[in-house]
Amino acid sequence: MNLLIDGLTKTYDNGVKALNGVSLTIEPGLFGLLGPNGAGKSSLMRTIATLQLPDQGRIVMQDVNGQDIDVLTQPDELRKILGYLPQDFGVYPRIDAVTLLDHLAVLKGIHNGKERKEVVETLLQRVNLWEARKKNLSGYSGGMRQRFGIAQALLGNPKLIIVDEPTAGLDPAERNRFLNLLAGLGQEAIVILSTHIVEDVQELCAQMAIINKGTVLLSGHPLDAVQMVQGVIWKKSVAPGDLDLMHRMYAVINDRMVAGQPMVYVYATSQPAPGFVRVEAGLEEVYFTEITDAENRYHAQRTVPIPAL
Ligand SMILES: Nc1ncnc2c1ncn2[C@@H]1O[C@H](COP(=O)(O)OP(=O)(O)OP(=O)(O)O)[C@@H](O)[C@H]1O
Repeated sequence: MNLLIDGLTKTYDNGVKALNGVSLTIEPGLFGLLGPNGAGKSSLMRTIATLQLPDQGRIVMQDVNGQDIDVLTQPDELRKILGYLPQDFGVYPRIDAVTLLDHLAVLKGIHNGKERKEVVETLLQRVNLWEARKKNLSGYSGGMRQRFGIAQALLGNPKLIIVDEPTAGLDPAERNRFLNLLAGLGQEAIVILSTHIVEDVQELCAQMAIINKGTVLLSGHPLDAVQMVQGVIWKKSVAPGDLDLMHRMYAVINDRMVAGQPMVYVYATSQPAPGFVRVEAGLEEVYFTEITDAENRYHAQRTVPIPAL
């Protein structure tokens, strides 16, 4: 079983090109889709979840129970095996988790009352909401809401699970609990996790892609990606007034405040200057290298050449 995405493009009515020829092959397990705000992650998630159509391209869920599903022409077939936690899953009525999950289970087609009761109870235990099952959802914390979101996404035993920016706004303990829950899902299905939080992908996913401005910049195994930048990222703590100069002189992929002082991260095959220290690269360095490189190419393209005199 795998999900094949081929050449997806989407331009909204306002002229924004949100997807620009996206192609990916996603195997069972956890797949991390990383990208900054506005990269096109939700547009891609909504398209895979059959909520909007692309202008061009193809999505095929291959070999589900021995047959392929063409997602764009057979949306009803895909919905039978889809679990979706949208970015804005945010309506929490004054009813308890059991009642709402039971209602959603009916909508998902689980009509047998006994079976439904079992499914609802099992799911609430699985997402660790059993103790709070009779509490009004409107009183849930952010983490509890997201765990309820996963419970509803798991109704009907989906083969394809899409979770869009699920950890944004969660405190570290809740985020951990949520990520542990996601980690347990990857054995049985294709799970696509869209996020702008690099650690979410680093900690969980055996497959990933980085997307920006609707274009896939990199896809593959996170450890292979990290190998690509191992040994070529350097850092140096600089005076705040030197930051602009650093950006002009070096291939700065990122700068951030460390203990109240700017730290610059630079891509270079050898030590750029005395005082730079080599960084043990992780996925964050991969991410910033790819995004910076893409931004530079984008701006170079947009620069109007100066006409020759
Ligand atoms: N319905 C829409 N109509 C017009 N433009 C849209 C629409 N939805 C998204 N966009 C634009 O398309 C681009 C991609 O948005 P999208 O929401 O897919 O990105 P994202 O990576 O999910 O970002 P975020 O994390 O901020 O949600 C953005 O420039 C956004 O403003």
